[in-house]
Amino acid sequence: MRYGERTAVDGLSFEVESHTITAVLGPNGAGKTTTLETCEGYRRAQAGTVRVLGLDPVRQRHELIPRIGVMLQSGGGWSGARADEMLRHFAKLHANPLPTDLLMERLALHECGRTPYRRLSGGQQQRLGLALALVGRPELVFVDEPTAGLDPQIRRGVWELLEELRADGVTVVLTTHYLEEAERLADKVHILDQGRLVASGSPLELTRGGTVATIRLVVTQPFPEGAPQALARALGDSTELTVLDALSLQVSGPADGTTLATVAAWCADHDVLPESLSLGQRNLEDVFLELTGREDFA
Ligand SMILES: Nc1ncnc2c1ncn2[C@@H]1O[C@H](COP(=O)(O)OP(=O)(O)OP(=O)(O)O)[C@@H](O)[C@H]1O
Repeated sequence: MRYGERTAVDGLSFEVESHTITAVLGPNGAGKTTTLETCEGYRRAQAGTVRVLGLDPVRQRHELIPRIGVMLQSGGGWSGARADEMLRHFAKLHANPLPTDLLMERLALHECGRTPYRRLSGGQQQRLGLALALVGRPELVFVDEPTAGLDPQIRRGVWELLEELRADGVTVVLTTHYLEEAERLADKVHILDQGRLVASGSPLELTRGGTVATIRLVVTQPFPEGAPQALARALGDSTELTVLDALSLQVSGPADGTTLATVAAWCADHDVLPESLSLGQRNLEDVFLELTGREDFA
């Protein structure tokens, strides 16, 4: 997919299994929305082949539309229409819609049902967008950043809803910048960078593979001046040191004895008394940053 001279999606190839949740991840501008919009039939792929439920999303759009749900990244509402009106209207466009009251309740929208779209908060617009995508009982739902800007409690409610949909046999394709969301929900993750696929696998497959681990050190007294910098020099370029606060730091790098020995020797040299030293496996965020570069992550 190109926009003028800019290539937004380049040779990307992946399949989504039915009844699973797939997360498409990537830094800003990686091509996630373009990919989803191409699958949804909003954009025509300039090269390659796209099939969704076996259908061409542009040429067979009329057959595909009743079978999929789409939640756009933002917008899509009529500014003067009330939330409950919009949902009821969308429900009437479908043969066998979900009960709208139930959806309003599940997405904590019942309190703002009579509020016009333009007066809904960002989080309420977000949840209404999800309700509109789900009301037609889609077989496959595309959700672009479903929990962006939602508070933690409501985010968990949305996670539970997406898990229930999967249990009911719905296929979910989502994009997110919350890596713990992908780690918790997704059966399969595809990581894009600059329009290309850089990794695919289950969260477990992606986090298990590498040799990178994280050492967290908590100390009893604030670090002596210059001590963290001295540790960073001693560890060298293959590790990354982050000072978390006055009493704790984190080292990401090769999970080997040399790294641990360097940290221990540094403690002895600088009279640093550890309160705890823990070694953890990397999580999806570590993998994502390794693959796409820390400075790009937003
Ligand atoms: N309508 C457009 N016209 C021109 N360029 C566009 C258009 N839409 C997207 N792009 C460009 O294509 C690239 C991919 O954008 P896309 O929105 O697909 O990325 P994304 O991964 O969804 O980003 P984000 O995480 O910020 O939502 C970016 O460089 C973007 O600037």
